[in-house]
Amino acid sequence: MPTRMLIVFNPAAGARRRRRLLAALDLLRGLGMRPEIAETAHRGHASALAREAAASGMRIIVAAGGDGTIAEVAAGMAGSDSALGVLPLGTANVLALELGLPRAPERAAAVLAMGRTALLHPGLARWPDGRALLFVQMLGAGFDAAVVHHLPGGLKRAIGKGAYVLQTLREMPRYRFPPIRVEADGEGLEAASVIVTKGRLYAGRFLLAPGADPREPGFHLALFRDGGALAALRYGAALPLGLLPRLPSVSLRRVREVRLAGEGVPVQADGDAAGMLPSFIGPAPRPLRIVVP
Ligand SMILES: Nc1ncnc2c1ncn2[C@@H]1O[C@H](COP(=O)(O)OP(=O)(O)OP(=O)(O)O)[C@@H](O)[C@H]1O
Repeated sequence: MPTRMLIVFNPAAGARRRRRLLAALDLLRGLGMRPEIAETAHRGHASALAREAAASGMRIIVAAGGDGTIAEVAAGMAGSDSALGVLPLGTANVLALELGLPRAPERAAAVLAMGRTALLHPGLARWPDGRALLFVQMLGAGFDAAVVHHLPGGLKRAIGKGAYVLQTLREMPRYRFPPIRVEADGEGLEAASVIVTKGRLYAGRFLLAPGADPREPGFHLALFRDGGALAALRYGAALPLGLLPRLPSVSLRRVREVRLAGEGVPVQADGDAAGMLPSFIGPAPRPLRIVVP
């Protein structure tokens, strides 16, 4: 009997991705799979769709979108025996790059049909009001989160990754860089901006944390010591050159859990706005299986 698979498609991820989705569907059928499709109608919907599918025993639940969609699907299927698949149709698709998951529909379909899996160890951010949010790639507090919070959705759909560059330039003169108090595995630190990452890469193919791997438990914590527009410009210029981890004002360490606090500091998780500090970041209760090449 052909393997059933639910594809949770976020039509708001990336731009003009429906054609790639349809191509992948045809290819999956050709490979003997039985893909069903469910389209998200709003933020958070992917979690509900994945939860339902996992409860009905769906073998593979595929996130067709970007990192935000993957995180929502992963949150919905948490604790189940379903495996997470990915059709990278988002803007940055950092987790897909991290794991070598192909973007081309024929190769992505072949990977899903093979069904080889690895363990993925997501992170979980918690807020004092009881809110919790699972993330698969990274969480940022400070400047990069301010960029994400103020990014016009229309701009991202129109010009993709360039929208982040434009919004970064807009944000530089106006973000106030309030200090962030960091408690990393119990050690007290301070920074102007923070990224807690599962993976090596950031904002696409750019190197942030050599040695990090989302298939391993724990996080890499990147602390950006300097605030202000000039420092943000320096960090922004070093990123595409692969030099960010080597800057003297950037420190990197492995951590198991992180507590972040600060007045008026925004948070982003997997590239989507995720409220404000304070927040506590630790491992999700269970790893999940993700389909990999
Ligand atoms: N129907 C919808 N309309 C508007 N937003 C949606 C809809 N369905 C899902 N979303 C939201 O779209 C947001 C962006 O999705 P996602 O992160 O997958 O794409 P992306 O930002 O283009 O990719 P990446 O994160 O890889 O850059 C998520 O926060 C998700 O909750």
